[in-house]
Amino acid sequence: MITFPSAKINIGLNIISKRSDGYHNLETIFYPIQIKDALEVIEANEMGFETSGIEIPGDASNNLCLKAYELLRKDFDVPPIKIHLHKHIPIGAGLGGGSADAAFFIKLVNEKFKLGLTVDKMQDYCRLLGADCAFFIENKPVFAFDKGDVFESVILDLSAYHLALVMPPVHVSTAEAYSGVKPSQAQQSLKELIELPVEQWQGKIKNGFEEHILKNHTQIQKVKDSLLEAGALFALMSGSGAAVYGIFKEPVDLIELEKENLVFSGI
Ligand SMILES: C[C@](O)(CO)[C@H](O)COP(=O)(O)OP(=O)(O)OC[C@H]1O[C@@H](n2ccc(N)nc2=O)[C@H](O)[C@@H]1O
Ligand SMILES: Nc1ncnc2c1ncn2[C@@H]1O[C@H](COP(=O)(O)OP(=O)(O)OP(=O)(O)O)[C@@H](O)[C@H]1O
Repeated sequence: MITFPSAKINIGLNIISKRSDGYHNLETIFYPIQIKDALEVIEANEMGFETSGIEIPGDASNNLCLKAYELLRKDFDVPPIKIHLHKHIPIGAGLGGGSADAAFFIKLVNEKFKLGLTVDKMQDYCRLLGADCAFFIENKPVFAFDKGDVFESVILDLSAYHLALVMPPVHVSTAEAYSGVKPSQAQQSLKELIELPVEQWQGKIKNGFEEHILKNHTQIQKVKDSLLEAGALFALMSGSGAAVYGIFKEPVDLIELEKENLVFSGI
């Protein structure tokens, strides 16, 4: 059985406060975008895990798909499987690619082996794997809060727009991003701000990581500037970076400036 884990962008990200468990309370809008990995699971005599596409840093045994498999195996009699992950979503991008793989893996195994897991139960397994992960079970636009793993539905449809996603050749780890932030209360609710026309978002909808990340990684600032110069109605770094997206009224093939780092255009 095969599935195609897709990524997210953060439309606004407010880091509200530091928690006693070391994490941060945040507020963000997660919006699904259609850049995808491919993930195949087949029943086998013994466990196997292989990858292709973009190289994944770190030890393969730490892959979130294998961590998700171990979690499910504690509670269910899941047989040995062979997993093939073809990686296409940029890593260290703030697009939640690893979390998406884990969540889509859980959905696939639930279906393939008829585990009978509800959406809530699958989200609970995801919460054990990472703050971003639970979003990908339903994979629809939400207002996320707490650690980013509690959700309220929002109505947000960007299908009339065109998105350009640019990945500068810079890696920003999530832990690095959080270690430099100054948490503060949001001045205006993201739930209200997304109701404004996209044309009015720039300067109002912000990413709390940008201040220090853009200062330390000027290439990311450059990408954001060139998206705006190319006519983006709105441009923002996604999550902890380094990917930056621009939302355009017209198709975006014309962004000559960033062509070599353009990883996706669509929505
Ligand atoms: C930056 C975002 O992508 C925004 O959507 C997410 O908050 C990151 O979520 P994630 O990659 O799933 O994060 P995790 O793997 O759970 O955590 C990685 C590290 O990020 C920090 N972290 C993460 C989420 C959060 N709400 N507060 C944090 O402080 C912690 O230091 C943690 O050890
Ligand atoms: N299936 C996977 N795909 C990518 N990275 C994985 C995977 N499993 C584990 N990892 C580890 O997670 C790290 C980065 O994960 P991810 O792609 O979620 O980062 P990100 O794009 O910055 O996402 P986020 O929005 O969560 O910050 C990698 O360095 C890698 O070691």
